[in-house]
Amino acid sequence: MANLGIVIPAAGQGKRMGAGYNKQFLSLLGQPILAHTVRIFEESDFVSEIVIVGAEGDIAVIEEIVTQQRFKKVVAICIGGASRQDSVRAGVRALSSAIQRIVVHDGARPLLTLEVFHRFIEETKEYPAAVMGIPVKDTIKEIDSIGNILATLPRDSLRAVQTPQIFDREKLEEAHNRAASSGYCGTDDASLLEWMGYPVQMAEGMQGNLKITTPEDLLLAEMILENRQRADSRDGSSV
Ligand SMILES: Nc1ccn([C@@H]2O[C@H](COP(=O)(O)OP(=O)(O)OP(=O)(O)O)[C@@H](O)[C@H]2O)c(=O)n1
Ligand SMILES: C[C@](O)(CO)[C@H](O)COP(=O)(O)O
Repeated sequence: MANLGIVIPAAGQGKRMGAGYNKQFLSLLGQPILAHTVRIFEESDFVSEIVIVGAEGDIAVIEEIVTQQRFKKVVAICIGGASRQDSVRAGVRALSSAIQRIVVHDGARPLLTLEVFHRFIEETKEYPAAVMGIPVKDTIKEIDSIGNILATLPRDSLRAVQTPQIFDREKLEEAHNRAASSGYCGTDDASLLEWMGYPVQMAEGMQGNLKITTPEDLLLAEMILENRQRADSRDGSSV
């Protein structure tokens, strides 16, 4: 499968990171987090276009990163919206009409490997929509607004969902447009298709595919990358 279009939402404020600027410009082993993320797709033979979505005030910095890193597949850097959902919708519109299959991947998830990405697109190629997720490790409880526990959810049927998420373009655009006109908000793109009643397939996620959200995540990401680089130089394998 070739000709994938990638939308990378990177227009958040990074409030939980508390850096005072977009966390995706923070250094992860000497390179901006966003550069690590874009490189995964730049290096994939299945990808033909990448769109990065940034906050208005961050566009110049993102352009600089793209130029410095010599990324060739970035066809647009567009301005995002108030929510992640608005940002992804803007990014999808910036892909050329040649793109009929779209992958959405958070700018803040730089640790996905090419190997896992390729396994994901191979495993999900027959599905109009699919996400990756991992089994949850903790017991998950549902609570009410004052902290009373309402239910302990059956863990075997729960997954912590990650990106990448992959979609037929037509379905993704339809779901985003409908959600925008109805005021429906989801925390990921798949939930918009679920809301419309479309099936979404779950595929196996990756333990190390962190979303860098807090300073602790950044430390952990550095450790994982260092460990991966050590393993690569020893025997060519990755964490
Ligand atoms: N309006 C928004 C909000 C988020 N994102 C992107 O969506 C991804 C997941 O969001 P998250 O990790 O929560 O990032 P922030 O919104 O920046 O973090 P916070 O909630 O702590 O401010 C990130 O790559 C973020 O840049 C986006 O493109 N547009
Ligand atoms: C899309 C996502 O990464 C899946 O886990 C997540 O829902 C993004 O949530 P955020 O609050 O925008 O970080």
